[in-house]
Amino acid sequence: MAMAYLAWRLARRSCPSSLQVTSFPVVQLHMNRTAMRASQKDFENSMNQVKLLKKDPGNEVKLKLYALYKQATEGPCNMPKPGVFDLINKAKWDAWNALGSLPKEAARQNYVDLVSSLSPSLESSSQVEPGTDRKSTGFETLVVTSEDGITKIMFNRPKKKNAINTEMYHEIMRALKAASKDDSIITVLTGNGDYYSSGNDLTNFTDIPPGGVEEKAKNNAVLLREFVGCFIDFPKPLIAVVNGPAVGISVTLLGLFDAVYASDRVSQLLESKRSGKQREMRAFESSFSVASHKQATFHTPFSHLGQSPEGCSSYTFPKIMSPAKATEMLIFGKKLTAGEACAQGLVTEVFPDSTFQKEVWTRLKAFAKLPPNALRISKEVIRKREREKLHAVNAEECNVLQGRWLSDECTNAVVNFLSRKSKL
Ligand SMILES: CCCC/C=C/CC(=O)SCCNC(=O)CCNC(=O)[C@H](O)C(C)(C)COP(=O)(O)OP(=O)(O)OC[C@H]1O[C@@H](n2cnc3c(N)ncnc32)[C@H](O)[C@@H]1OP(=O)(O)O
Repeated sequence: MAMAYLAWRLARRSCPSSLQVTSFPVVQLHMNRTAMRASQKDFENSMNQVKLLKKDPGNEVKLKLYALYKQATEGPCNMPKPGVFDLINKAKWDAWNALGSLPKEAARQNYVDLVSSLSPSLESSSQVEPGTDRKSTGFETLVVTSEDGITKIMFNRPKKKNAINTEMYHEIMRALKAASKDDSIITVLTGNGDYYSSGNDLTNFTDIPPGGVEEKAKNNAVLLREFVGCFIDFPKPLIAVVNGPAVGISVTLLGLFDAVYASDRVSQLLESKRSGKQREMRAFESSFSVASHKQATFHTPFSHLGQSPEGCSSYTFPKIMSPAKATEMLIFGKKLTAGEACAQGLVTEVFPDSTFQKEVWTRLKAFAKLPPNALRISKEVIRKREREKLHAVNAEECNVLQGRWLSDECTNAVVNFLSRKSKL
């Protein structure tokens, strides 16, 4: 009964103005006829807007969204009533059932109304639609924003899993150089969409200059050395918000960051699996379709690609996680979950996917309130001991990679990847 009451309270409290709740448990809903205007397109747009919610709207609102979504798409509740101990599904059933015989059109309108009432939390979303017109300050492959003392550099090639092409290497360097001089206190790198980054864009190997593959390999080695050098020399606290899978150079560079926060769905899914509710948990999540993140994983398939470690990882990874664990990743290509990467010291902290963005950004905003000079000086005290060594390691890694990129092993691996979808 308590859950049913919650659902009724929910219906009563968060009913948009077009609905009048008159009694419980049979909820008589009188619709404002003029309110029933939401088109299917409005409804679909609202569903997409829910994906952009930065702040978790809370279970009550999510239950309401679920109920209205089901009523708008399937009509009155047609599910068998779950058992009293099946709390998640019971709450969902109660919320849907509480809508009684509300017509689909009215449910659709009220869904749209409810989502639009959440719109303030949409404005500062940390996830933006691919190709959004928020490409500020002249970046094509990034969205760079600066607020609350934080400069956020967001990889914005979500349709390509945020693969880093030549343009993006240059833009990340430009953004880092600007961030090192602006008035922000900390700098954050993150990904737009379901991936953090799938690493080097393998089509980088296809545009061969007049000097041939040797010239291409040399140009890439020069680019890579300058790119990694920007991370070695970056003077402010540099933090990675790993919102999804990370591959290759996007993983190896993490050894040069000052903090790495990652989302982890495994805990939630493991919990729901244990309680036999994985299907329901996924349905529950998908019915809300709040920002759909993949679990953050960390993969450095260099041997598979005929390549070798970069980003100073040949030095930082053995120091961070032990030579044996570094070998597993860098030589044998073991893919780590966020939890494993945290246990090995590559990730600072892992957060549940459902609260990841909220918890991480709350913490980052607190960091950004710390005295900026103390932050810079403390980072310098730590980094200066290693800076010369890191530049030497970077130079050596780039020289080795320059040779690797000319090898048959690398060429075959890149051709295999690009030809799997007839990219060549
Ligand atoms: C010049 C400096 C060089 C520095 C060298 C650094 C070394 C490295 O970074 S090595 C690591 C390189 N990265 C990879 O090997 C990852 C390759 N990508 C994949 O294995 C898969 O795409 C994925 C596991 C990341 C995702 O697979 P999924 O099936 O979910 O999606 P896809 O359909 O494969 O990808 C969507 C779309 O994006 C394109 N894409 C993804 N990753 C890359 C990439 N690294 N390079 C180029 N393109 C990539 C993929 O081709 C798809 O494109 P289409 O939609 O057009 O088919």
